[in-house]
Amino acid sequence: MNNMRLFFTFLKKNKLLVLVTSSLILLQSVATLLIPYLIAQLIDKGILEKNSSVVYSIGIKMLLTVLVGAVVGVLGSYYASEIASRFGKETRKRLFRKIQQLSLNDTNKIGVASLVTRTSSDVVNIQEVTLSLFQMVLPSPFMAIISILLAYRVSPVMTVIPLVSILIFISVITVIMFKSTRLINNIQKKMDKMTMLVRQFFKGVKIIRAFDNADFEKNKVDGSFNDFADNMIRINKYFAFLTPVAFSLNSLTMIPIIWVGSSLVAENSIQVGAITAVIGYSVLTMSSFIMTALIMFNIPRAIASLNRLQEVLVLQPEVEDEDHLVEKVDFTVQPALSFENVTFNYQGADKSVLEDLDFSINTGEVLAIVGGTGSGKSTIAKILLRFNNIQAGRILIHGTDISKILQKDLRSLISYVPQRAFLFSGTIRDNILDGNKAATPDEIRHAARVAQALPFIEEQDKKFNASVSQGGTNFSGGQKQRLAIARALIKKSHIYVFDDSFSALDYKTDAKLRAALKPELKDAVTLIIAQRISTIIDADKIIVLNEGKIVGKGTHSELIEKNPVYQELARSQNMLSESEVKKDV
Ligand SMILES: Nc1ncnc2c1ncn2[C@@H]1O[C@H](COP(=O)(O)OP(=O)(O)OP(=O)(O)O)[C@@H](O)[C@H]1O
Repeated sequence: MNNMRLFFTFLKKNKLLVLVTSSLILLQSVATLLIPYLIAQLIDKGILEKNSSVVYSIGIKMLLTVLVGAVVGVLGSYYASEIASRFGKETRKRLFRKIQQLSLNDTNKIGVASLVTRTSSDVVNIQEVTLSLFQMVLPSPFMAIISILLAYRVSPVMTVIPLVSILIFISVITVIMFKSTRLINNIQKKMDKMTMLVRQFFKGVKIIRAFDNADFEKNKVDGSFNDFADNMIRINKYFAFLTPVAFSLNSLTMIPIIWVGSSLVAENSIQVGAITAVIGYSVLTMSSFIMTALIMFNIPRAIASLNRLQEVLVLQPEVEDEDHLVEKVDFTVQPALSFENVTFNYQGADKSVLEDLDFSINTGEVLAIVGGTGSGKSTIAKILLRFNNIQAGRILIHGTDISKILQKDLRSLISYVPQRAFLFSGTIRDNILDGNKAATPDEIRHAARVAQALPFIEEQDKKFNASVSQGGTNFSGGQKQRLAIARALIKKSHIYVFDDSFSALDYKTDAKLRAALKPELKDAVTLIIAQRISTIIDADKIIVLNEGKIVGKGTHSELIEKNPVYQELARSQNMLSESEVKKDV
């Protein structure tokens, strides 16, 4: 029942709409139930007694009943779809807000593909069932019970016949549901796998083609399509019985009713109208059961979908704001940024990625972090932005512990250029403005100039209005990096973090960019993460990282003189002259 909480909370929140919709739909059922009763009256009191005024007045009543039934039916359906749409809208918003609070680790637990399926297809499943619940399932037991009671009033003996049919039908449904529930529960999981493989195929299409792996990958994707289709076919094989069984039972019920009914009429135990009434009520009962049975297949699927949504909504984000501890940052305090004995490991990893990091930097200084691949450089940027919580130590901005600053406020102090420059679909202007929506055209131009992006922007036909495709695939790696740098520069911050952001630039552009950045960032802290020593040669402080530990601190000349790891790095990049090598020995 816990998994239904999401749904019941929604219904409770919208109780007025739910009440109005249910009343309208039940009213429509009452109108439907009145028709067999009126037909029986018409036959017995009007036609058989040849009373035309009764025929006329019952005819009018039937017409009015049908009209009222149609009007409330349309209104009921309209409000039922309003409920379903509202559920979709509100649930998607809740999911989206929740996903935004989650760290990368949290989202990785479920997987991006699965999150996409959950926000799209799982919500649609529940919406569809919600609509059917109101339109078919809700009136069904009401119609069935009232029909049986009304039929019983007309002829208790004949009521046994539709009751037997109902029992047979319920047994068939139970067997089918029993056999297919496991398969139905698998649908969404198989859909996740399909989405994940298709996404991966399209994202990695260049690599797949370059390595001539298209057939292998295509088989994998095809396999998931086949698996999904097989599952659906097996489910449909069971459900294929349902409709023919229901319709046959419906027809078969008529035969004994007419047979038994005719004998009773012959014995004068009942009137002819009673037979039509019992037939009418049996048809109504069976049709409401058929309707319910038809959506039965969707109910376990929707419950599985509800489970999947609930799973995301109850996730406890790894990083949460501690509202009661929020502190104001005093920007006059120095150092501007310090790491005090910081240790960090990713959730689930058995080894620390960063160990006992200790360094600080003042406003106006440039701190560079170098190290081999996997040494933990990018992780430093991630924990500074609080994408993850550290396990030990403190990170301070102007003396304030970042865990005591609201995440939103913390991130407003930092301009970040990630390792993989990501652009959004739109225009060049839109992408730069993402850093600061209030920036003026002059500021946009200035940021682009400092980021060395202006020359290639000017070459575009539409200049700043040139379109950027999803992920920025119509720009080169170096161009994307420069646009991402312009986006970071236009946001006026206290700390600028460049995570390997110059790696795709040629040496000349790299040097020009660093020269242009110097005066721009003189009142801020600059953190440059790099592999290339030429990029960080002028930094005020350099930290050398090896397997998550600081193995050297100093300026370029200090490190090149005495730090073996730095020397090795410099040597591998032909940045170590013979004379310096001698000092090393
Ligand atoms: N989300 C994650 N979950 C678990 N481990 C991770 C995660 N991200 C990175 N790691 C691990 O942490 C270590 C440091 O990664 P990080 O990206 O910080 O290295 P890096 O020095 O920036 O490397 P590169 O120069 O290659 O980008 C690596 O061993 C990596 O496998």
